[in-house]
Amino acid sequence: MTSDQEIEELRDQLRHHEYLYYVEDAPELTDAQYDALMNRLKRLEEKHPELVTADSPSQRVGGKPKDGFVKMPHSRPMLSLDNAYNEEELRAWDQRVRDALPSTEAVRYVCELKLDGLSLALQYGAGSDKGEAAHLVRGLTRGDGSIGEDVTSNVRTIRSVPLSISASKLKAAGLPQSFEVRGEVVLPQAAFAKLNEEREAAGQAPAANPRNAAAGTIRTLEPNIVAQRRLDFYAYFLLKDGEFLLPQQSTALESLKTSGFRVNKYAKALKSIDEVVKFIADAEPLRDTLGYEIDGVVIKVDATAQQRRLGFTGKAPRWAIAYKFAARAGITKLEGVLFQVGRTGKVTPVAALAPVLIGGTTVSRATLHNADEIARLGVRIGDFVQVERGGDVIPKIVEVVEDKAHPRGTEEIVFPKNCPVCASELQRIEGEVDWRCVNNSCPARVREELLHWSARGVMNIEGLGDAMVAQLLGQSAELGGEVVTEEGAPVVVRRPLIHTIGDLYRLKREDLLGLERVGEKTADALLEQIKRSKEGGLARVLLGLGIRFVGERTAQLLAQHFGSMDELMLAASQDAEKASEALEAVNEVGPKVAQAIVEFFAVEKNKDLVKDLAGLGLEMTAEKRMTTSTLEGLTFVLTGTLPNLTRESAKEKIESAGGRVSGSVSKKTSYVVAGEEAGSKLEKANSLGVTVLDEAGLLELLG
Ligand SMILES: NC(=O)c1ccc[n+]([C@@H]2O[C@H](COP(=O)([O-])OP(=O)(O)OC[C@H]3O[C@@H](n4cnc5c(N)ncnc54)[C@H](O)[C@@H]3O)[C@@H](O)[C@H]2O)c1
Ligand SMILES: [Zn+2]
Repeated sequence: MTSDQEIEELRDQLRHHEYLYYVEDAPELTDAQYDALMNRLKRLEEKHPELVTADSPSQRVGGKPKDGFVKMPHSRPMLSLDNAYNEEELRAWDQRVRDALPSTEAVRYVCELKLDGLSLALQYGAGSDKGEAAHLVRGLTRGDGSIGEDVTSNVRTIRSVPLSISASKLKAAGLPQSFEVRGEVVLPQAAFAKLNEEREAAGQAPAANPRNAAAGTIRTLEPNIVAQRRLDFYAYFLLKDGEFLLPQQSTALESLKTSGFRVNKYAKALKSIDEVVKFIADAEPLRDTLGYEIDGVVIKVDATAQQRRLGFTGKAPRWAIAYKFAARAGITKLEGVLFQVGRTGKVTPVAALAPVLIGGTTVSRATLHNADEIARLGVRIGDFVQVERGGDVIPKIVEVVEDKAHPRGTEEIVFPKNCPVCASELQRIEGEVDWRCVNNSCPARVREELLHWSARGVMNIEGLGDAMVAQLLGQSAELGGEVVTEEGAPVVVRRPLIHTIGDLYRLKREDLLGLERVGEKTADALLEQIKRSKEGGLARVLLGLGIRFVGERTAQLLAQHFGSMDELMLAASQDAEKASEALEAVNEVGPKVAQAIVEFFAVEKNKDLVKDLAGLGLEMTAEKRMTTSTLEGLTFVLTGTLPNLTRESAKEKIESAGGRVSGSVSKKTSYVVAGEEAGSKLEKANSLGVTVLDEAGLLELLG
């Protein structure tokens, strides 16, 4: 192949993977694999500068605005960053910077963690209230760097994005009323793990990493979904009319902090490249402690005047560089595959690996996700595999390695036809990738149900973790979280103390004292915790039952709507049409969730469990709340002209209180706010029995 053929081929490949990454939010390559292709292209282009074209992926930011969003130009291009992969490259960059500036000038650098999310541009300006405060007017994604997608309504749901900044704060921060903030939106690892749990429970493929999940979230067309995901925003650039507002990056960060933005606390201004090298060395071990992903350190020239003189290359500033941490990956041997059964019965293949040290942690397990993933990788037992680990995300197998030192394995991985624990036949629901054990009494499922029930954020039963649950189920405490033999079956060592969640509430002190490593103190503390959990209330019980698609927020909305388990069960056990109507009257509950609830309560065993729990004295009521102090979960439609508020400011008030404004009236609309000359929307509201408010009513609701 000639160089120009190879260059063209690399460009095609890169474009394809950029599309998957930036537009679909579903990459097929790891970043390291992508970077390797890009670096190969850059090296070839350096050798053949005559072949460089403006549309080469090396020359332009890879995104592309997605359909469905309004596209808006940026005040100044949102660029990518050049990378350094080692100290030598970093020092070479420092040299280039200093060479380009007069030798009499000192250069200060600001080091910031390279947050692994996606960048947003937030524009602030005067609001319709004619006051002096600054209001969030628009939020744009990077898009292709010149044109972004308008995701304002989604951005409004991010709690760390101030919707308005008071005049006094602006003054303290030295900010004008209109300005622009750029920063990174990230999905914290805990929120990512939860999202993937929900996706898996819903039979969807898990998101590849928090960055892609964040990108997918900020570009969904439903703000209430975004609101549930707990995205975070860290500010790092401050602009006005397309220029940096302050003379230094370090003062810009200070000013952002003062005005109420979240600024990453690790940012630091440094006097020399040696100090930068030290900063990077200190930053890398932080990775496991932050709770969000970082993939390196961004180093920026502090002085705006120097930045201006350094300027830009095609797609990146010369005054900044991203030092990329090495991918946390390693090669090891796949020794076997375990099949684990989850709470919903989903069977997950787990790779048993020859232990390997990756980024300071010994890794001996990696997820293989599902049968399709095994097929995609084409992996066999005995193969050497590339394993990657990020944050506290479960390690995953990236690819099979094959060369002289790493010969292929021979043993085919056979996905079981029967549950490895209870032997009942596995089933695959049409359109889903996962195989499931549908036996409701499967011991593996009961174990997961108990763990879910006791988990933090559910019933919060401290002391009821892996090892204790295993013991209560008659398995050895030693095996803790890995209660499986090589065949995947739990090791039963004694008669189980419990078989259902209800049995937890029947446990006696003597029972517990008979277990391994359980003294009086432990036993009493656990019993106290179990007793206390009875008071958790309806929402927690609903969440604890593990109904498909019913996460924390949906459980809360259901509890508030129905007020008691009896009411909810009554609604769910009517004939199909009435049941789904009654359930879908709850905000954010659609046909899929409604059906899952109906199905759950149609199972005798589940009804028995609820009855049992009620008999045991668990609190199963909630305060019915149709009006809340915040408007979270409520949908509004605005129509007609209000006496004082403009349409826009009414919308802003509702949204900043957590409510949602929609354009059309349906039976799910919570309130229609009507002013002078309201037309068909008001009629529709009246015919559907939707509550109609006037401006005063709205203001009262807003408190
Ligand atoms: N896996 C794939 O198929 C695939 C495809 C395309 C791109 N990628 C990955 O995407 C990246 C390249 O894309 P890129 O152009 O977004 O570059 P980049 O992510 O390497 O660097 C630029 C970005 O860094 C971010 N950033 C984080 N913290 C920052 C801070 N403190 N200050 C300034 N910026 C900060 C901003 O979002 C900015 O846009 C590479 O890591 C590449 O591996 C992967
Ligand atoms: Zn089973």
